[in-house]
Amino acid sequence: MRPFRISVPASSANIGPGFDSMGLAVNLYLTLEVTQSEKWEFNSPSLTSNDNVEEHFIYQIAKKIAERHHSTLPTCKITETSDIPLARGLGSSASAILAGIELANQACELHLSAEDKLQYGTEIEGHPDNIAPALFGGLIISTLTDNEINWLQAPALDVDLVIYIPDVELKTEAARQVLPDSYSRDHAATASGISNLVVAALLSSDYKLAGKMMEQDMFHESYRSELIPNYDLIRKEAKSHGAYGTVISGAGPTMISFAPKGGGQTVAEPLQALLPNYRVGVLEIDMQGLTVE
Ligand SMILES: Nc1ncnc2c1ncn2[C@@H]1O[C@H](COP(=O)(O)OP(=O)(O)OP(=O)(O)O)[C@@H](O)[C@H]1O
Ligand SMILES: N[C@@H](CCO)C(=O)O
Repeated sequence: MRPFRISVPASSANIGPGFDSMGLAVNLYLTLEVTQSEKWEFNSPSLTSNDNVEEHFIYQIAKKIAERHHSTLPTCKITETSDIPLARGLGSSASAILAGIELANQACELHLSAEDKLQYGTEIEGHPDNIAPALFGGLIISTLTDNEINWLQAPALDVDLVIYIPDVELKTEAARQVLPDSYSRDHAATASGISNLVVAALLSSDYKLAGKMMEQDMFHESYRSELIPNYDLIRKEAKSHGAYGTVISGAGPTMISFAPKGGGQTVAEPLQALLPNYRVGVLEIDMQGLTVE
């Protein structure tokens, strides 16, 4: 086996009303450096020296995918590095799942297609909104119907992204528990109208309208806002410094603003001063998705 390096970007799902169906790849990365070795070695920020490799989430995914293809992982030495914070709404689980799928793909020479990886990743994650952009890059609108995933990569967006990462975690599972099980027809019709308009506005480069409608989501934001520290403050202050719109990133607690191209720092600097315990920064959209070298 030749040594290889897997790189997977982080992602921000939902973009307001695109609940479970819209997401954007961003330039924070999980990487795995892999070489064949006499025995298993997994150097990872999430494993201590006493932990067994078999407990590692990425190893478990890779093993499952290899077994699904009647194959066995060769013993490897893996070094993981990541600047994607865990359980903060930046798709860490989707990036780790894809890294595991690609690890099995490369190490066992499974020759998986991109659609196979999307299908497997979505089965594990439950929805394609982080998996699809982390795999393909850019802004992806995707939907899972009858076990079939249809998706579209939008043309590049001309915006800066500003993210506000608090120093607390929020597990997706907990943030899904506060959501209603169902919505009335009226509610769903208005909510999907808002979502349709966000997509149409983004595709038309009408970022002002997109930002306005992003902030009117009716699928998840209002139910989750109490779980998100400084929710109202961040939205208000970001807008006053020029952001088009600010929403919860994925299931939170990170929030993300769309800002005019070149105007990200104008939003980020005063917000960082206001929120000293946060990591506030300007990110770019990653257009490549998962890569292997
Ligand atoms: N690199 C990794 N190594 C091991 N486990 C990981 C890794 N990345 C994510 N995980 C697991 O996934 C969990 C976080 O997943 P969760 O879905 O709650 O949040 P997220 O994916 O970061 O955010 P969101 O889905 O809202 O964008 C972590 O607590 C950890 O169990
Ligand atoms: N669409 C998902 C993203 C996080 O996995 C949610 O909001 O729960």
